[in-house]
This record gives sequence, structure tokens and C-alpha cells, in this order.
Amino acid sequence: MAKADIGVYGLGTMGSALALNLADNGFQVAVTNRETDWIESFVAEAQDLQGNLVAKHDLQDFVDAIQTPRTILFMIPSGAPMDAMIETISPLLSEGDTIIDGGNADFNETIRRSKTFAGTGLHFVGMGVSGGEKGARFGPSMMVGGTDHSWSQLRPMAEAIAAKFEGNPCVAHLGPDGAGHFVKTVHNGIEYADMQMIAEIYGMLRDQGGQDAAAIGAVFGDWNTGPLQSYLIEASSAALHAIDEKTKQPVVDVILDKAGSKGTGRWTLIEALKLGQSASTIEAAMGARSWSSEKEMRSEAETLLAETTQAASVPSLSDLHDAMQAGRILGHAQGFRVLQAASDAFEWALDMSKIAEIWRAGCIIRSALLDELMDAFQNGLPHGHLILAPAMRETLAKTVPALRRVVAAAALSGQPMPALSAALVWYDTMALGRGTANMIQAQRDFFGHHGFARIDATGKHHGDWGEA
Ligand SMILES: NC(=O)C1=CN([C@@H]2O[C@H](COP(=O)(O)OP(=O)(O)OC[C@H]3O[C@@H](n4cnc5c(N)ncnc54)[C@H](OP(=O)(O)O)[C@@H]3O)[C@@H](O)[C@H]2O)C=CC1
Ligand SMILES: O=C(CO)[C@H](O)[C@H](O)COP(=O)(O)O
Repeated sequence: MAKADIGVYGLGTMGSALALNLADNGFQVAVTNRETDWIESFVAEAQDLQGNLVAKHDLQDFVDAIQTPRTILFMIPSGAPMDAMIETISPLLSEGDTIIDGGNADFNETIRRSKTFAGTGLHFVGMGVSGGEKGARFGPSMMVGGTDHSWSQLRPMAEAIAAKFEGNPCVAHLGPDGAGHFVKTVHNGIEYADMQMIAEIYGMLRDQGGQDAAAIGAVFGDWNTGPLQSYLIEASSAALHAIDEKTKQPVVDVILDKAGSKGTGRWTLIEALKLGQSASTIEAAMGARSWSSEKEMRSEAETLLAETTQAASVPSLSDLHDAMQAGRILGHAQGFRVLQAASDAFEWALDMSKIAEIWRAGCIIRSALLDELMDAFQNGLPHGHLILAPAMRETLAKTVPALRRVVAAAALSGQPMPALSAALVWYDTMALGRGTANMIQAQRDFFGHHGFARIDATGKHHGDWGEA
């Protein structure tokens, strides 16, 4: 019997969908799972794709079923499970074989893992996969980090199963070792910011505008036909229209207001800070999720903290729309700054235009904006900043006034808008030729003799602070 083109280990949400996608594209796929009971039911549910699946319960049999040099995709949790699987499977593999970690992994771990493969004859790929279950099944966006050898092995299959934008596959070899997982991590950071901004607008319409879920869902549905067209706006609209079977209420109204996270948002922030960046919209989104978990405290605080809000009119739908548009550009611009800083620090030579290109379809943050961003990168960015690209400057000029009105109304009415506020603060900071860091430097030199640069001379100077 012909050997399988690829092996997929881990038949959870993502692994099973990717295995079916590969099978659907005509590849023979060897599959296995830690919990072997699940394998048969997975194959049974595959129906007419069963002929392209080779189910194995034993790891050695699984490895033997794949043609050499082998390509084996792991879709399991990052961290200890991945390390344990590498240790278990490596002795069963042979020269030229490639192990792919397709989970959301910390890129530092991917670099560490890649180093352990050097000189072994085996190859390791860190591949970010985005698109959730549906994307994995019918076309995800994939961000690959690894050797050229692994990419040439993986490429035909990855390109076949990837989402297509105007016929072009949304997958690319972005760099060595941790590059793919880093780009996926920042993708998720941008995702956090975008989701938070949508939630903030939902909150304004619900709490200040008195609109119900279906009405807000209709607003988002309408926005999805214009410049805000995106998977996240579309998904938010659909989620707002969904009805809970048990209570017959909108599902969003029966969901507890506590949001979790699995790591990628936090990793984006940690790496941004290490690289001397501050992705404040992502930090605001991460912070909002963390604060949301303090549910009991918030319920108590609502009765204990003084009422300090002031009258403010509810922003118009047009202002909210434009605020979202400005916030989205600023959130993406921060994410791409982090990518550029990492590219410089790790000498990855990341192709920002390519990244925007492969995010145009398949992934969770796919949107009309990404098409514009791709063009902006191709035309070159003044000072390396997306917000200075002519098309972005033009849109920001039209939409930031609305963002300002929305954030002002939110501040007065006590409606929390951490991500949109952070976006505006960042815009204002970047738009100010002379800021206030001179005061910070004066303070540092005053108490710590740290020195400062002068506006009228080069070198390091100290202030004459007297005896104060
Ligand atoms: N869900 C999503 O939208 C996305 C998820 N990802 C990433 O994909 C990966 C898989 O996620 P997802 O499919 O959602 O997760 P699921 O929980 O649906 O599936 C997890 C899979 O990993 C296996 N597994 C768990 N622990 C171990 C272990 N210690 N050793 C071996 N196998 C193990 C499980 O096997 P068993 O059945 O035996 O428990 C199962 O096959 C994760 O890294 C996730 O971050 C990436 C993009 C999107
Ligand atoms: O990678 C993804 C989407 O791109 C996953 O859905 C991931 O789980 C999202 O992150 P979190 O669970 O922290 O919200």
C-alpha cells in the first residue's frame, strides 16, 4: 500500500480539521492520537474521505506508514506535551524527516527546540496556524518558521490546504526557527486588540445606548459590508444574533463577563517590552481580560465606589464606526512595529508585505484593512511606520476625530474603553513633535545622576540642580 504523504498527530479540534483538509486535497494522511479510542470515531465521521486516511494506534506503526523523508504535523498543546512528544518520536525517525509544531507555541521555546535538532539530521518547524476549526478544515492561514529543506517538503501540501486570496495561498516561509510562531503570536495579539475594541463598542451601545443584542448584531452586520469588513466583525454580528436554547435569550446575555486567554496575548506583550516596544492596544486588551476575571470584586466595587460619571451624549453610530476603523489601524500598526523590532533583533528579515498578504484570508484577523496594509508595505513606509503611510494617514485624518469623541464620551459616562483609549493615546503621542520626556529625564538626572541629552549640544549632560 502506498505510504502516507504526511502524518498528523493530535486529533483534537485543529488536528482533525487539518487532517480532513489534507485528505480533501487528495493527500494520504496517517493519523493518530494520544487517546486512541478517539481515532476510530474520527475516521468514521470522515465519511467519503476515509480512503485518504490511514489510522494508526501505535506510534511506530504511525511513523512507518509515512513516506520518507517524513513530514509529521503535531497539533497538541504547546510546552511540556510537545517536548515529551519530540523525545518519544525522534528515535523512531530517520535522516531528513521533519517534525512540525502547528500549535500556538512560545517562539523562545521553538528556537530552543530547533537548536536541539541541529546536527541530528532531523528538522523542526514552528508553524502558526490561524482560522480556528473552520479555517483549519477549509483553508487556514499558516506562518512557517524553519529550514529551507523542511519548507520544500511541506510547501506543496501547505499551499494546497491554505486559504486562497485571489488564488494565492495564504501560507509563507517567513524565516528560520521561531519566526513563524513569533508572527502567529503577534497575529493573536492584534486579534486580542481588535476583539476588545469590538467588545468596547458593543458595551457602549448596550450600556449607554440601551440597544439589545440583535440590534447591535445588525449594526455590526451593516459595518461588515464597508471598510470594516472582517471576520471578527462578521463573527461578532453572528454571535449577537444567536439564541440560547435553554432560556431563549440571546446567547451573549447568558455568558458570564469573564474572558480567559491561553498565552499568545501575554507573550506578545512580554516580547514587545523586551524589544523596547509598547503595544498598548494589545496590553489594554490583555488587561481587560485579566480584570474581567475579578468578577466578584467588581460586583462588590459597583456598590462601594462613588458614582463619578458625568452626562455625555451617546456617540453616533457613524462615530463608533469610525472609531473602530481608527482603532483597528492603530492596533495593527502597533503589532507590525513589534514584528519589525523582532525582525531586526533576530535578523529574520521578515517580509511585512508578505505577512499582510497571507493574513488577508483564512486567519481570524482577516479584513479589508489587510489588503490596504499590504499595498502600504509594498509602497514603503515613511520612517518605517504604518501610520505614516499616505493611505493610512488619510483614513486616520477622517476617523481619529470620531475616535476622540467616542473616547471622551466613554470617559465622561464611565464606559470602559481601554483599547480604543490606548489607541488614541498612542496616536496623540506619535503625533506630538515635542513631548514630555524632557521632564522624565530631568527627574532621572535630579535623583539618580543619569544624565540627559540637550537640544543644543551632543553628548551626555547633567543639570545644575543646586541643593534642592
Ligand atoms: N482551537 C483553535 O482555534 C486553535 C488552536 N491552536 C493550537 O492548536 C493546538 C491544538 O489545539 P486544539 O486542537 O484547539 O486543542 P484540543 O484540546 O481540541 O486538542 C488537543 C489535542 O492534543 C492532544 N494532547 C493533549 N495533551 C497531550 C499530551 N500531553 N501528549 C500528546 N497529545 C496531547 C489531545 O489528545 P487527547 O485526545 O488524547 O486528549 C488532542 O488530540 C494548540 O497548540 C492550540 O494552541 C492554533 C490555532 C487555533
Ligand atoms: O490561535 C487562535 C486563533 O488565532 C486560538 O483560537 C487561540 O486559542 C486564541 O487565543 P486565546 O485562547 O488566548 O483567546
